[in-house]
Amino acid sequence: MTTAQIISGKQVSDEIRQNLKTEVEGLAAQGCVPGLAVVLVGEDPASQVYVRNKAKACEDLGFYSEVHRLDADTSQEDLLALVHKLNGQTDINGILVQLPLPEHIEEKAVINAISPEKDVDGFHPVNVGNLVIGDDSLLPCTPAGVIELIKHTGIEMSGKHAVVIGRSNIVGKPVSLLLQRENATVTMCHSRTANMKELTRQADILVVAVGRANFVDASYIKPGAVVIDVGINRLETGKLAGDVDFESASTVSGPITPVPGGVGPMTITMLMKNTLLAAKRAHGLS
Ligand SMILES: Nc1nc(=O)c2c([nH]1)NC[C@@H]1CN(c3ccc(C(=O)N[C@@H](CCC(=O)O)C(=O)O)cc3)C=[N+]21
Repeated sequence: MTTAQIISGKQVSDEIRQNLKTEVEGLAAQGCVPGLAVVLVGEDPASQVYVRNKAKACEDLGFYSEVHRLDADTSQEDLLALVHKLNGQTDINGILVQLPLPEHIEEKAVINAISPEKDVDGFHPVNVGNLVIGDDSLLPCTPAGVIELIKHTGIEMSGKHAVVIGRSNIVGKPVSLLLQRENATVTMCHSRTANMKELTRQADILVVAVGRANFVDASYIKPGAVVIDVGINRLETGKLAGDVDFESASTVSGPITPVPGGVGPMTITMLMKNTLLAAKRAHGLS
């Protein structure tokens, strides 16, 4: 039986977006309208859904947005030319090139081409470096969303043991750094970790980003721990599943995120927040 508190990313997201919208209305009066460009190469169906959600969020918040849909066989040269054009556009404050890209395009070359000031994904080496150092930077959206959700529980991170499963550049590594910035003691686990359950059972806060459906069950979890599920896995049945077996985990956990309706909506909200911040900086308002 589930007795755990469910952390609604949808609800937290709606609250934050309401605040962003109010801020955007104020900025528009000063001639500042945040602009986001989303670039999608090819026709991955999941990517199509995300891109549509991003465009809709822009519309709801009063942002200017451009969606560039390019053929799957677009050359790297043409994609880079588009990025350079967007870098030079004053009506665009944020550029997001949807990943993964087709195999003939080198992701690194594309990320490096985006102006760090417009890198609202927080993937450019300049932003990653500033994150590591602890300087101001555009934060990667999913990790920033994870921190917001933990804050929303009201549970203090300082002094707690946070365990992260996964060490990717887009989630595991940056979320570990952000947890550390919140003064948590952080352990990173990954596929080669020998005594994973021993470690996760000590976690006051468990963040799971492994990309394997229902990987974490109740046996990994310390009673009452906060559990944040970053996974989005499409099952053969067509249903979405997280990396956490919610049914099982929520019998022992404390506050826990669902999938869908957990981290996913927060990722898009943090993208909007970054774009607004980039727009304010471009207008000398921050
Ligand atoms: N450059 C880049 N930046 C990204 O941030 C990026 C990317 N590439 N490539 C793909 C991943 C994935 N991603 C998601 C965003 C929102 C939901 C989301 O809103 N999910 C909803 C459900 C969506 C559904 O029903 O499929 C939810 O969890 O409730 C999910 C996944 C951003 N990504």
